[in-house]
Amino acid sequence: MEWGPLAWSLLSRVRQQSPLVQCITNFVSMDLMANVLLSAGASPAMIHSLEELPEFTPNAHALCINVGTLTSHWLPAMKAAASLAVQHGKPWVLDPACTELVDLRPTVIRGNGSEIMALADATVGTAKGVDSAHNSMDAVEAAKSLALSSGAVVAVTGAVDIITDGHRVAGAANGVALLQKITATGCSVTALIAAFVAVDPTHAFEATASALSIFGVAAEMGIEMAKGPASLRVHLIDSLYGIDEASVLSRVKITHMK
Ligand SMILES: Nc1ncnc2c1ncn2[C@@H]1O[C@H](COP(=O)(O)OP(=O)(O)O)[C@@H](O)[C@H]1O
Ligand SMILES: Cc1ncsc1CCOP(=O)(O)O
Ligand SMILES: [Mg+2]
Repeated sequence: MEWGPLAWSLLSRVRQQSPLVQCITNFVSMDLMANVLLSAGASPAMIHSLEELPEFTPNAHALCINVGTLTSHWLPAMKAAASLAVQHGKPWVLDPACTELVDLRPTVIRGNGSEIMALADATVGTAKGVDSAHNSMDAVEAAKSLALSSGAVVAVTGAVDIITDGHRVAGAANGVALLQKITATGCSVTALIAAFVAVDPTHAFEATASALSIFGVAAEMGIEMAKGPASLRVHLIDSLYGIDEASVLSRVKITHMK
């Protein structure tokens, strides 16, 4: 498969169609998540009130649920929105923490190595706050078994992002280590996956790999102008907004691992 042209065509569709992506996320990540979606051409809406969901969620093109700081009074809204998305045939993407939501048939689950291993019930070492104590490669088998048990495409982020549907495994090697020093980059790339899946819901594996790779390419372009995490955050958004076909074709590094 030619990943570069595929990733470019999906980004172009996001830019043309501007999918409405509903996000239910923590306060830390709302700002970066909305800005990443806008700069990619999607239309973000941070909507979590239970009253608004019946009208809003059926009209969104995708839903992104992030359980970074799980507050019990938000869980009913997360569950209701996920159920509405499934009922109305809308793809939804989960940034994990709780198995209850995995049962609600997400299209994609994205987490770091530790999160995916915990979800897959594999042996987990010491947790490190919201950051990963595990390399993404440690989580390949856990990701495959989670994909098979949940029916979702599972993505594990890290130096190499792993994407699997339980049968196929791809690795996306774009990105820069300094992304880990900006809070909410993981949450934001999850929302970008939702935008890509919104424009091609029947190819969630390809859309997920493309979104992860494009986000990494934007970071690689951004770091050429950045002095540290704060300016990388700015240049990441600018690069995602301005990225062109030649950059995508020359920089996308996705390989099939199995
Ligand atoms: N060592 C690394 N080198 C390059 N990119 C990385 C590295 N670690 C994480 N990333 C990228 O940073 C983004 C956030 O991933 P990650 O830090 O794993 O998520 P989280 O914030 O949920 O722990 C992803 O796009 C991922 O590809
Ligand atoms: C700092 C922090 N604390 C709770 S959620 C959160 C944001 C984490 O975002 P990411 O995992 O994408 O860096
Ligand atoms: Mg992080």
